[in-house]
Amino acid sequence: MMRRKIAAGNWKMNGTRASRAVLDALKAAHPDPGCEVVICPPAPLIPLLADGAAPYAIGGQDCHAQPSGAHTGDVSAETLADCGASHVILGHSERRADHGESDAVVRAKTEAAWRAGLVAIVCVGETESERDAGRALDVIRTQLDGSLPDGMTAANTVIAYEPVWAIGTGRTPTLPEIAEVHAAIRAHLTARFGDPVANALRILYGGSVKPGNAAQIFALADVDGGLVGGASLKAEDFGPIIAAASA
Ligand SMILES: O=C[C@H](O)COP(=O)(O)O
Repeated sequence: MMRRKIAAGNWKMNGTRASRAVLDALKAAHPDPGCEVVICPPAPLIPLLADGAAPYAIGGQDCHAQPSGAHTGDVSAETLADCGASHVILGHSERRADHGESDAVVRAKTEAAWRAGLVAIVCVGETESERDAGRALDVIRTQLDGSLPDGMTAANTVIAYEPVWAIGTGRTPTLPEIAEVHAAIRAHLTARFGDPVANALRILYGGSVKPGNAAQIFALADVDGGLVGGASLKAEDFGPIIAAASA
């Protein structure tokens, strides 16, 4: 199965209107990338980035489960879509930790993303203590079971495996460790959603992806690109990662 890779950049709480220059520089260097590129800026910047972004896609970093209502400070999937987003990151470990998001909350948000026509990028991953205890795969399977609604397809959802201890630390699992988790995720989802869905589903790796390690990580059999934090903030770092995903 040939799956088109994705280079997704999660800007987290970084960037200003001047950051449009990052997108423009990437597009100038890689106008027709051989992968999907998704840039996820802070929500207020979405309209600015979405204008003329194609073939690059723009995504949110979170959404509320409800389409509208009295939820001060939250943003609905419908509003993200209206502002030009086509994707939304859900269940990032920083949301799970900082905002107490449970698997059930992530599941409701995933339904909301689909309702608004957005592709959900659903994040899972173990903490360091969970890995040390030999529980990484159990934790990830539980997150997948709880976070993914019935009706998932390879078109409406992308999975991102992000070991919490690798995020922003410069540390990554070994290549065999990454391969093991990605294969386990695909096998687990095959059991619930069937072969055609699981085989076509893109599973991204995230956690200290850099220009120097992207190519070898993306070459692993079940790795279909990356969800990149720090290295997505500069065109000179994210450009080579786009190139690695395009190879
Ligand atoms: O969503 C992206 C990840 O949390 C990875 O962040 P990082 O590339 O800065 O380690």
